[in-house]
Amino acid sequence: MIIAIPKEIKNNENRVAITPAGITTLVNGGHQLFIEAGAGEGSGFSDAEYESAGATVAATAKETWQVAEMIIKVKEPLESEYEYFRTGLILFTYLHLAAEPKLAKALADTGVTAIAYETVEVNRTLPLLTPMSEVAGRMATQIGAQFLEKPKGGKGILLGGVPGVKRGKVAIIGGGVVGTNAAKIAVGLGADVTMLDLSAERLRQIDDQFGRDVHTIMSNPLNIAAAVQEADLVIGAVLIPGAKAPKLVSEEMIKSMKTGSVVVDVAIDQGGIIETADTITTHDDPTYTKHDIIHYAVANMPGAVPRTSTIALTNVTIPYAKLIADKGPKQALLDNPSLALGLNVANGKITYEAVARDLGYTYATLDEAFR
Ligand SMILES: NC(=O)C1=CN([C@@H]2O[C@H](COP(=O)(O)OP(=O)(O)OC[C@H]3O[C@@H](n4cnc5c(N)ncnc54)[C@H](O)[C@@H]3O)[C@@H](O)[C@H]2O)C=CC1
Ligand SMILES: CC(=O)C(=O)O
Ligand SMILES: [Mg+2]
Repeated sequence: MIIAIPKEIKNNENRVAITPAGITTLVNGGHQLFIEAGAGEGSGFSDAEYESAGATVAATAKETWQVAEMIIKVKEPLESEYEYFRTGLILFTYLHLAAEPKLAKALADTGVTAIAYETVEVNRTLPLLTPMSEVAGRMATQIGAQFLEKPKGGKGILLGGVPGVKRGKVAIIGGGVVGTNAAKIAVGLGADVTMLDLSAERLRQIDDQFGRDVHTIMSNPLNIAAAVQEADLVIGAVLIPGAKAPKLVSEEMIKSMKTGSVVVDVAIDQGGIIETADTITTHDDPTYTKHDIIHYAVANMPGAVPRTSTIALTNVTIPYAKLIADKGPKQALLDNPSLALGLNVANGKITYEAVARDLGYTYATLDEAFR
């Protein structure tokens, strides 16, 4: 199969969808690889390294998209890339379609076969989301701590406190991969950490993992309101796979927080769980202030630590890319139910149930889409 990797064009998106090692893996599998000139620069991989690994460097985005049977990317295509969509093109990337209705329509209208990293599922885990959630979770606490500093607009507290002065309070809503990783860093900084989740089983695991370092609280509107009101830093880390994120933190709850507190809505890529986090921000201008609370809502947080993130992401994506390339998309999906859950759009139909429901499409099964 002819596989091509474009340069990412989202604001400060310095990740790339393949490493030179990934090129070698796919070339050894008998595939032909193209990569756009400069695509790996932000992650510290030169065109020359890709060429020695077996790739051909394509001069422009247009050439890259046009030569490909399969495009492997990191972030969802932006509007300037929609012109490259065409029937039968395979697109393997993060899509977050429940929060991207225009993109969903463009993919369906043009007949692209779109497989989303974030809905590939193995034993109720999301292996192609996990490494980026690890990165974003760890970053969320670091970023929150930074914006609590006075020169950054925050209330001027140190999360860990010092002897004789209270520690700062961190409320993490959602105890999955992002939440757990945010907690690790927050506990490491010495903060007073509360984690809320809807799953009693998950709260039990958090309790086993962190012991008395993390207060575990059942997620419900009253408990969320109480935790948010007290918190210096709130981290949004809830996910219902594929679906638009539920608005769990209301504007009233945000108003109840003390001036100069910070919210980091990591779930913003699925639409966000904080009612007042209604604008997606960029690494260039990552925050805005509403009701005297600093809001951070960057949808590609790992893009700021691209060296770590590119390697972590491609470690898990390339084996699936190889499967698709080796067998062709239809057979690869039929043979592998985990990968099949990644299929979001095919032959003009929406093939992921939560996406179809949230965007008002009729859901089509894999069989119906490929009939
Ligand atoms: N902004 C960014 O750059 C990035 C964003 N993300 C996003 O972060 C979000 C979280 O991802 P993961 O931690 O990997 O998901 P996960 O599936 O590991 O964890 C989600 C957790 O939310 C819990 N949950 C569901 N409903 C809840 C409710 N009403 N109250 C409290 N908890 C609830 C679940 O029980 C689960 O433990 C996703 O939207 C993901 O796409 C991930 C990486 C980067
Ligand atoms: C998961 C996601 O949205 C990201 O890594 O950018
Ligand atoms: Mg997005």
